[in-house]
Amino acid sequence: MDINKIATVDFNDLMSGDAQKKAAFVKEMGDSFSNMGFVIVSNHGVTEDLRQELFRVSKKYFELPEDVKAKYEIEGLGGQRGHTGRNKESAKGSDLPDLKEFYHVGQEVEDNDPIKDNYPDNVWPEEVPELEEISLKIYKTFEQTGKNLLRAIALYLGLDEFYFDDKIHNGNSILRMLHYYPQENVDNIPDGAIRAAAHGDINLITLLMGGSAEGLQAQALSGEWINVQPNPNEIVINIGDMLARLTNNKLRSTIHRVINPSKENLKTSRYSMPFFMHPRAEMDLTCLESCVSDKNPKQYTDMTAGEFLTERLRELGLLK
Ligand SMILES: O=C(O)CCC(=O)C(=O)O
Ligand SMILES: [Fe+2]
Repeated sequence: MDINKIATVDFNDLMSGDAQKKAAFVKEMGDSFSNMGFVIVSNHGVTEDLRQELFRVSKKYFELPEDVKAKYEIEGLGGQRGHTGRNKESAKGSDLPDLKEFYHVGQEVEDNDPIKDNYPDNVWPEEVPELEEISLKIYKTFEQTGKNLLRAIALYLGLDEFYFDDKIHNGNSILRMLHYYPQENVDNIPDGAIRAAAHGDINLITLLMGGSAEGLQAQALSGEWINVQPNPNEIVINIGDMLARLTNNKLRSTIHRVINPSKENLKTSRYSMPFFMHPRAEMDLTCLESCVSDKNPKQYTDMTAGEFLTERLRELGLLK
């Protein structure tokens, strides 16, 4: 097995009902998460039509004038809903802003779960009314795909298959529509600033719907930067810091980044769509006993997902 390689797995193998195919999926996915922290998934449930629709509305939204988008940047939400403008987010430990802007869609609770009161309302742009229906459709699809992937992860960890189910029910997940905006004058870019500086994701797992251009790289155990290049009909899954904590780094939350293209291509946009799968705030992230041993002593303090998220949003400069 090449530990610097990101495996591609077929989601149909997990869902087929064939025990052997399912076991092979679990093993291949889990090993790739242990080594690279990433896996590429085909047949993930989002249709090609829906994917194209989402990119179309995302483009329509980001082409709105800056002062219109600024209406959807709402003070006090820590960037958790609606618009976050250019130069706002920098990676943990970096003081250079990323060359991006984004729009966040959060959980819409549909049952009587009182957790509803803990979540801010979504913000919808009146100029692009179709964004609501399309982004919520993708949100629900990714939530379902993510739930099934977490069942496979639970099996890989030797847990009950449904270990994560109640922890992610009405979880605090976020769909991010990302726009790496064109740089008309590359001389204006602060020295060293890139589209997305090296970072780990905060959440349990991230489901990423393809960038419209190359640029995503993940850092292998060897330190080498590996290009992450899914086909347009595949999604990229990576482990976030919450799952690394829970598993005491058995599953890797791999540092990744989006590098700048050539000077000429910097004049064009890049679009991508990560779905950050979060649990409910009360989920306990204490390292699993099965992941702690004399050889691999416990590496994290005990925290809930909510406490950890607050800490990280402060470090990112999104919460004051
Ligand atoms: O745009 C991409 O391809 C990756 C984005 C990313 O890593 C993030 O937003 O956390
Ligand atoms: Fe990321």
